[in-house]
Amino acid sequence: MDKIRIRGGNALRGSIAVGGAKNAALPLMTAALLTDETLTLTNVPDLADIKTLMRLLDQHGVAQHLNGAGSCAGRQLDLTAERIASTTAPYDLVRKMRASVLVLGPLVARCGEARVSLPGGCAIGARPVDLHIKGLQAMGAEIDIDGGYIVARAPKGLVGAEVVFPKVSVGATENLLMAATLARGETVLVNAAREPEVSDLAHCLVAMGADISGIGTDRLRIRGKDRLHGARHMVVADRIETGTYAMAAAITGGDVTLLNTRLELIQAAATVLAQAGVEFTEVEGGVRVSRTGRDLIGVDAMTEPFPGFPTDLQAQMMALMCTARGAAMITETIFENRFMHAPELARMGARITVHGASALVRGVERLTGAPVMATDLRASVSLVLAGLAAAGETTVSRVYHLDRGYERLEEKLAACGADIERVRESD
Ligand SMILES: CC(=O)N[C@H]1[C@@H](OP(=O)(O)OP(=O)(O)OC[C@H]2O[C@@H](n3ccc(=O)[nH]c3=O)[C@H](O)[C@@H]2O)O[C@H](CO)[C@@H](O)[C@@H]1O
Ligand SMILES: C=C(OP(=O)(O)O)C(=O)O
Repeated sequence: MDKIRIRGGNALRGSIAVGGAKNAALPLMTAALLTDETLTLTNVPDLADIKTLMRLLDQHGVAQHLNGAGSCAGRQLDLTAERIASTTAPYDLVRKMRASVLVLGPLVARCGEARVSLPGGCAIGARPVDLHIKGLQAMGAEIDIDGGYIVARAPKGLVGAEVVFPKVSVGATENLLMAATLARGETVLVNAAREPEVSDLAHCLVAMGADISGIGTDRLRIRGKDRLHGARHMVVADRIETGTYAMAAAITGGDVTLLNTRLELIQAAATVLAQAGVEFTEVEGGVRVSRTGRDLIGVDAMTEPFPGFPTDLQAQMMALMCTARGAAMITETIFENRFMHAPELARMGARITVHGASALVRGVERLTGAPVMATDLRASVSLVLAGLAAAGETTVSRVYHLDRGYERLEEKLAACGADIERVRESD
């Protein structure tokens, strides 16, 4: 199994190309199930999660053609679901990646039935899918849980409904948004997620012929159509990758230009980071992030649905605050178990006290390298950031978590001067 080895202390300087967003590409790929014509996605990142979803879509009968594999210029994926071969999403594939549950809405909408494995909990929380299920029931689907599967039937098709979400859910918004495009009549999603990935999906659905208004707001109105058609759509830039590399520049006292991305995608995080002493400048084609000759100051951050501070940047923020002057209170409001990185950071000399949903981080002069491992994607990358700033050598194991969401992480960081490499367990 691969590990990442880092010798910390180098300030990052240079530029990093940000890829298409994993969390946009995944729902966009499932949208291909809504039409028998070809959906072409560009700027598709080369990530383990994309491969997992390609395997799932393959068994649903979606023909897929990937161009530009191995190139860093952004890949193109053609998906054609001319005929749905199977409406079952098996446990073996769904358990590998929770986003697989996003096939549920499109399959019921197009085929009137679906049998999708319940994804189960994961390292960061229980993550139920009750809101996806209740929303589809409101749209007329009959749903049973049988043998660990969500069994949904709507033989006469889905019907439009008003769905009021009791809490903001990105996945439930996306599943119901897709389902509603082929439902009879009008659907209104109230308290819908406003994440840029949801808007990206909505724009793609409009390009496929869907009638959606309120894009970017918490109230989406969808007038169902008899059929959707093919389209071409470019996946939005990955704001979590953008924020992660911004924090890599910040933690090392570096100066890095992030290309193919936009500051507005990470506005909430950038505002907090600016208070901590990090400078952001919009430049042609991207954002320049620097912290040269300035101390890092401890600042508080609380995760919230978009446009608030993203939970997917919370672990990285905690790593950053470990070497800040003063203290920082980091509060996680989205997932109940998303501080698994705290004890690993403590192994590197961080001073962190967790009280329920908040972690108090007291800055130290310098972290020290250590062997560490994490149980999820963003926790793993927070350890990489800590390693970039630590004295001595850090090895991060369970690299498969990183490969779910970061394309060529070590190459991108090494190109900016980081001493980082991927090593085999046996090396
Ligand atoms: C592939 C993808 O896009 N993943 C992102 C997506 O996950 P995902 O779509 O799974 O996250 P949700 O927004 O649905 O979850 C938010 C909260 O709602 C709860 N909930 C959700 C659905 C439901 O039916 N019932 C329920 O109680 C969850 O347990 C969680 O506490 O949004 C999260 C929140 O921004 C991000 O951290 C993930 O990276
Ligand atoms: C939690 C994440 O992803 P997923 O929802 O696929 O687990 C993430 O991208 O940080």
